[in-house]
Order: sequence, then C-alpha cells, then structure tokens
Amino acid sequence: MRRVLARLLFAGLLAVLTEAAGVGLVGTATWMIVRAAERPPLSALAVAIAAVRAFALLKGGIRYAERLASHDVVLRVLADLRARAFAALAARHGAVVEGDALSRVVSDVDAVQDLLLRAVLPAGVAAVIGVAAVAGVGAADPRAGAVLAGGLLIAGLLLPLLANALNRSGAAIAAARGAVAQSTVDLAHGAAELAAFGAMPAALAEASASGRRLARLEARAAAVSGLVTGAAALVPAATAVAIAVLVAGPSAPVLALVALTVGEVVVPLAAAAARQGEVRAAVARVRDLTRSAATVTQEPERRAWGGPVSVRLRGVTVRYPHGAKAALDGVDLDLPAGRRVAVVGASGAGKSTLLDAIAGRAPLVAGAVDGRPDGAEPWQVAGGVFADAHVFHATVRENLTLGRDGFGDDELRAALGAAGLAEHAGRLDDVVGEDGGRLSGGQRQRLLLARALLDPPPVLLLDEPTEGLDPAAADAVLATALLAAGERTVVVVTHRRADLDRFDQVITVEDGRLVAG
Ligand SMILES: Nc1ncnc2c1ncn2[C@@H]1O[C@H](COP(=O)(O)OP(=O)(O)OP(=O)(O)O)[C@@H](O)[C@H]1O
Repeated sequence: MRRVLARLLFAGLLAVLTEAAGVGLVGTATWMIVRAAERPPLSALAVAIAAVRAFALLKGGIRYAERLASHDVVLRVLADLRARAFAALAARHGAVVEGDALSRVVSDVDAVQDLLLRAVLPAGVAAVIGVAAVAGVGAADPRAGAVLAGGLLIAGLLLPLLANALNRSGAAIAAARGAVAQSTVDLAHGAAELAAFGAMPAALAEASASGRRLARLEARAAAVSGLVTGAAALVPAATAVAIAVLVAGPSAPVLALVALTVGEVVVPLAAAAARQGEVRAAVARVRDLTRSAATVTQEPERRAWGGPVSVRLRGVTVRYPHGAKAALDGVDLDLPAGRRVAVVGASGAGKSTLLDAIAGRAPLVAGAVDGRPDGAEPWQVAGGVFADAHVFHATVRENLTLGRDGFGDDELRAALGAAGLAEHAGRLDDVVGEDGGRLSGGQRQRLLLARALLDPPPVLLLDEPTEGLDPAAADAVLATALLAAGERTVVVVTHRRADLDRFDQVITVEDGRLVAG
C-alpha cells in the first residue's frame, strides 16, 4: 500500500511539473510576443527564446515520463485487484453469478483505473497548480488573482459538485452492466437449448431490453456530463477575458493566457465528477467481491497434511445468500479417520452442501467444522468431486493435474484406470472441450473422479461420482475408486441403494438435517 502511494505521489509530482512547464511556456511565449511588438534588440529576447524552447521540451519529456509512471502504478493496482478478484471468485460460495462476476472482473476493475487516472491524480494536480497560479497571478495583480481563484473554484469545485449531484445513476449503471454481461453469458452458453425450445426470440428480447436500459442510463449520464463539462470549458475563457479587461498594461495578456492555461487543468474534473457515482458503485462491487479473497491467496501445500484425518461437525448451519431457508440446519457429525460414509437423501435435501461444509466451501452461519490437524484449513485436508466441479477446456492431462507438478504419465493413467476411464489412458493430450463438451456425461464425471484420485486428500469427498454410468459400470467404478482411496476418510453422496453395503455408515439428509447416522 505504501509503495503504491509513493508511486502515485511520484506520478502526481511529474504531472504537476508537466502542467507547470505548460503554464511557464504560455506565460513566457505571451510575454515574448508582447515584448517583441515593442521591437527591442534581439538580445533582450534571448533568455525568453531559450526559456520557451526549454519549457516546450520539458513539457513533452516530463509528460512522457508522467504517462509511464501513472500507467505503471495504475496497471500494478489493477493487476493486484484482478488477482484478488479471481481468488475471491474461486472461493465465492455461489454468491456471484458468472456474467456478473465477469462484469466485476472486467468493467468494475477498469473503473478503478478511471478513478485513479481521471479523478484522483487530476484533482491533486489541479489543486497544486491552482493554488500556485493564484498565488503567482495574485502577486502580479491582486484583482487578477481573485478573478482566477473565482474561476478555478467554479470550474474545479462548483461544477464538479453539481455534476456529481445531477448524476445519481452510477449504481444503476454498474448493475445494468452486470445484467448485460449476465444475459450475454446465458445466451452464449444456452444458445442450443434456447433454440431447441423455441425460446431464443424471448431470450434475445430480454437481452436487448437490458442492453437498451444500460444505453438509456449511459446516455442520460453522458448528457449531464457533456453539459457540465461544456459549462466548465467556458469558465477559463471567461476568466481570461475578465482578467484582460480588468488589468491594465502589458502584463494583461500574459496573466490572461496563464489563467486560460491553468483553467484548462481543472476542466476535466467536471467530467470525472459526473462519473463518480458509477465509479464508486463499481469500486464497492469489487471491494464486496474481494473481501473473501484472503482464504485462497495464502494457500499452503495440501500435501503437508497427508496423514489420516478425522473431521467433526458441530451445529453446522449453512444459509446461501438467496436461500429462503437454511440448506443445512444444526448438523452434528463425527467422521473418524478412515471411515467410509455414504450420504443419501432426496434431491435438494442438502447432501452436496454437507460435502461443501466439510471442505470449507459453504457459507457457515453457525457451528464449526474441526477435528483436523492444527493450523489446517478444511479445504486443505478435504476435497474431491463436488457438484459444481468444472472441466477445463484443456487436455486430459491438464484437467487431471490442474497445473500441479510432479505427476508422471503412469500416475495419470493409474488415476484414469481407477476412475474407470482407462479408454483415455492413451489420450492424455486430447482436448476435452469447454466444460468437457467433447466427453459424454459419464466420461466427464469419471474424469473428475480421476482428478480426485490423483493424489487424493486425507478426506476424500465424492458427490455422485458414478452419475451417468449404467449400474454395472457404476458398481465397478465405485469399487476401484474406494480401493484407490486406501485408508483415507471417504464421504460419497449417492442415489444408488446398491452402493450402500460398501460403506461403514450411511447418513440420510432430510431437509438440511441428519435423520440417521
Ligand atoms: N449456491 C446456492 N445458492 C442458493 N441456494 C442453494 C445453492 N446451492 C444449493 N442451494 C439450495 O440448498 C439446498 C440444498 O442443496 P444441495 O445441493 O445441497 O442438495 P442435494 O441434496 O445435494 O441435492 P441433489 O441430490 O439434487 O444434488 C437446496 O434447497 C438448494 O436449492
């Protein structure tokens, strides 16, 4: 944070020097033209000529350095923010839907760039240059100083405040942008279903409606911003004219043009202020998202807890952000090391949520999950195949390792074999398509199972690992998977009664509670 501040201050200092060189250039050049009209000897203008050249070169050179410095700090801030947003999404507990998440990671994070580059830095620069110019012009002619101060206050403070007050649709714009991104993602992912069910026209109409709503809100905001910026642009000109009329003598044009140049530094503040509501809302949405990032960013090695691990749930209650009632309600459960447990229950009873709670992926509102080794987070000891598991648009090998090093092809083939996907053992480099689109449903599920069986965690959680397989294949896959799990604690969600005699214990979940165990 301190480093960011130091870089920001450095960029601000360069921006102040750039503007100061600009003011110096206009002031000296005007003085030179006025003086030249008196036809003095060339030697009387020599210093001014050199100064004009120096200011012009300095302005260009420092502007370049300032652009480098300000973009460097802003891009660093954005990179860090995006990394935290991605980490938070990885631990998001289903609180943010995909399209909206996309909008937060892309447009909302970009809004932070606007905040720094178009608001924070220009406002700081305008304040420094404004105060210095009022002092300098005021020293030359107090009335000119007062007029300049008035003009700067109107263009740099009053009009930005007005723009901000008139533009109250910032939060609505950020939300509408999220809605547009969401409907675009839905249309792209669900195009085949929408077309097959004849629902495409309705879906397109809805997406267009959210697009039009966003356009309407943005048009209104742009109109306000355009009006106020236009008014702000007139103020420096009016200030310059007023100074030219008020001040007598040869210094009048110099002071008037200096006032015009300084005024231009504050003009962009009105447009920036008009967008402040939107930027603030976007920043709040990013902050809201990144709050949960801490859990993932400091991920230690999972293998550090390789031994037998037991888990204890006490009064575990899970409520999803938009859930009407608790998905798990005061659940107590002991899972001694090495026990094999089957979880059964009706659809929606809370089975997947129970696995998520054990792995520390569910939003607990009460109770605790403990019993694991000291210092270990739940997700470091418990993992496997979850209901929302994702298959990457990558090769079989990449989907198994997920970037983890140290697995030989033999280990990958063994995991595929244990998951009943031996037919892919020779096709480690085949790309499986977006979310496994080039695989059958059963193959996709077995690929996820193979990923879980490659270096399984001490507590192996499998949510319907044999879904999509015929009964005989399901039996065989479960048997080899349990064999591969060895002495680990295993919890399997299953709908198949035939599986149950392979387990030490059967737990029935009903309406978020355990009714037998
Ligand atoms: N991300 C979520 N946001 C809101 N509610 C959710 C979320 N995930 C699950 N729920 C709700 O929590 C309850 C339990 O869901 P869960 O997925 O645990 O059930 P399940 O027993 O695994 O069902 P199934 O056998 O159909 O997979 C359900 O009422 C479900 O609607």
